[in-house]
Amino acid sequence: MIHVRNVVKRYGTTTVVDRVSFSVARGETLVLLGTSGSGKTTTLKMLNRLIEPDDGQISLDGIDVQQQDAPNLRRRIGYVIQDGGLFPHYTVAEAIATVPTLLGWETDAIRARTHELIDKLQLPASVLTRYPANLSGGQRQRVGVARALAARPPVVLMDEPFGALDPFTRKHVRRELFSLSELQETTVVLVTHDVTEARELADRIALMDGGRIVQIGTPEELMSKPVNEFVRDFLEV
Ligand SMILES: Nc1ncnc2c1ncn2[C@@H]1O[C@H](COP(=O)(O)OP(=O)(O)OP(=O)(O)O)[C@@H](O)[C@H]1O
Repeated sequence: MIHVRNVVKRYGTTTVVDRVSFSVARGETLVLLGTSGSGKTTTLKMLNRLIEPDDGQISLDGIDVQQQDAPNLRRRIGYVIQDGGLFPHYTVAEAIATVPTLLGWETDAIRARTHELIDKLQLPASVLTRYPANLSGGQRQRVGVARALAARPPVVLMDEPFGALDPFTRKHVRRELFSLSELQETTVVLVTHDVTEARELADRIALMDGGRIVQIGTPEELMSKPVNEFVRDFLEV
């Protein structure tokens, strides 16, 4: 599904992503885990071309992302960021409708999909006319996910999606969202610095440090066979 080969990103003389390679299978959730500044967000943003790599290849379904028109590519890749990443002047209904509208969906189909999503995400219909400022943090996050899933993209990227929530809400919202069959069937790449979150959500974890992937594998593999002290310390095993 997603293939990343020897990708490099430099700012001036500093290499912030250094020959990173990984693949993500269809329906898999890969978590990019690591300390602040390890290159997780930069790696994620190269997948949907918000950042262009200096070297290496990234392909989606066998097609090099560089050969695809960036706005079109982004319509096929859902993107969820901290606090939902919602525009303040869009109501919830408008936010969820954004990509389906760009893709030319009929109004009825958009309305049906919007109601289906708020139902699945256990949001009351009354939120549809509200603006993000009038939602709780947990609701904003659910709406952010609804917006990302609206056009049924094959891939969803998430950057610290639960980072703005208090620890209790965070655990609750992530369990609820990741139990959605729709999200389970989608290929997800998620960035976090939270080990518990990574262990709970990941099919595989790529642990990053200094712009490189130190170890990649299932949570159990990293826990039982850490390749070095850094992995052992980070995962506290
Ligand atoms: N536009 C930029 N210009 C210069 N340096 C940058 C730029 N964007 C990111 N960096 C640097 O690249 C490194 C990696 O940043 P990145 O945001 O990918 O890390 P991260 O692992 O996602 O960290 P965090 O969890 O804090 O977001 C950092 O040292 C950062 O300061």
